[in-house]
Amino acid sequence: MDSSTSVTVTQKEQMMVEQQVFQIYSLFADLPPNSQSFMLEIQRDSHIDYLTNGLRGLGSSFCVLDANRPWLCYWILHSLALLEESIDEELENNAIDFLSRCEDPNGGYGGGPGQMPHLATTYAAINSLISLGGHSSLSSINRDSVYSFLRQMKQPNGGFRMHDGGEVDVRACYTAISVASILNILDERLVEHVGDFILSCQTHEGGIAGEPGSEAHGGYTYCGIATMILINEVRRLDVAALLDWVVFRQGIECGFQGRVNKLVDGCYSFWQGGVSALLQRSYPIISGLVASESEEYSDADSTLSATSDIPECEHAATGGSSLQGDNEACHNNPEGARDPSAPTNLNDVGHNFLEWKASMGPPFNPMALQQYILLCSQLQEGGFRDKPGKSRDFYHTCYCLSGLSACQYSWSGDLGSQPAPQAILGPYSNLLEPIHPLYNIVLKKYHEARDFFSST
Ligand SMILES: CC(C)=CCC/C(C)=C/CC/C(C)=C/COP(=O)(O)OP(=O)(O)O
Ligand SMILES: [Zn+2]
Repeated sequence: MDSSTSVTVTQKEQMMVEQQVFQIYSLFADLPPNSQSFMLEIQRDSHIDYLTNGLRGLGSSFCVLDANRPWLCYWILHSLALLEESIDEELENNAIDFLSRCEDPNGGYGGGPGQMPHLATTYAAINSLISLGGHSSLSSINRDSVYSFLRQMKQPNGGFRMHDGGEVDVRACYTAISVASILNILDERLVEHVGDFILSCQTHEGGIAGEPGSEAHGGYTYCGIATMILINEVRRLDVAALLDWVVFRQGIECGFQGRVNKLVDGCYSFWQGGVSALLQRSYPIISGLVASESEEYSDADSTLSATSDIPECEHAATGGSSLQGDNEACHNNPEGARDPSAPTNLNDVGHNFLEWKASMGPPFNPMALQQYILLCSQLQEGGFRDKPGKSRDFYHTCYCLSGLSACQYSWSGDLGSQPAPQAILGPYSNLLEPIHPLYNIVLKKYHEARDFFSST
């Protein structure tokens, strides 16, 4: 759907959601402590059953004509990886075989065997195979033909087309650049003018829209900032305006909304939570609050204790004015956008990002978001949903779990370092695997893929 055709929610719709959510919270508050503990637990076994049955079910519908199956594979396999659960060999082989059959002879993956290749399903297929991990999964990816498909989708304005004759938007830029980066095939020809296109989509609100002239939206904002980081041009964005926009997207219901005057929804736990995780690591550097990506500045235990813990450094004194200056200098100037101290190999940017420490706390309330995810989105029988009254599905399961992981590690200065118990709502056994926030892949799986694709 074109986000510029957005219809603002009515006061009545907003009040209905608030009522449902607050009813859940007040019922929860009246429960005895042991029932409260149960409600705050991630129902791991139920989620695993829901997900593995879903994957098995996909097997039997692999002949059904729909264009979503690589996405279903990714949503399920990534959710299982977040829960640190593996699948049996037969299921794994079926998934690898199915995804290989989605590959087009001219490059890229379609929504099913014989379907036209598409950037979204190419991203989903590759992220699925990386989430599975292992030699047969990773070696099934033909990087030459993926590269050729990405080149076919590249547009003169710098953007990418989702598919032959399809839309040119920020999702297409992200899926193309993310895939190229993780497969170690990113080059200047793919990157050329992508930053100009993304920049033209940052709106007066501060967030990023799908296309120039549309409304800022969490999904596109995630795609936009992640792309700008991966191509080493994040300094060109107005990150102060972006931060201003995202801090107001968490509602009183505790969940995130995707855009102004719309309802909260569990899936934005990742899209907006992911934007926040990326900002925590890039905003202080761009704003001059810390000296450079490579410099050490956080405490030895690398755990932030409060939002005000922004470390002191010689640049901090200039605060906001430094931000204005730096950002204006490179906003419309690609030459000034790249950090001279950053590596010249574009394929290393996503990897080196893991060294960028979060020198500011989360620009949202992670405890409140965990509460929304666990009490309003989680179903005790397995799976997650958008909001109370909606049904569970694999998309919301994937992005609620991804958002939950982002919350749990949101106080960890070093990506993936063990969170303190106070960072976790519910029992510590709720702790999920950490993700790489630029690709939304479990960190361990990311490292395996990085080793594989930098040695082959
Ligand atoms: C990696 C990849 C392909 C990312 C896609 C990012 C993403 C989720 C984009 C959202 C698109 C959009 C405008 C939805 C609005 O739907 P809506 O009007 O039903 O929802 P709303 O009322 O919450 O805005
Ligand atoms: Zn949703």
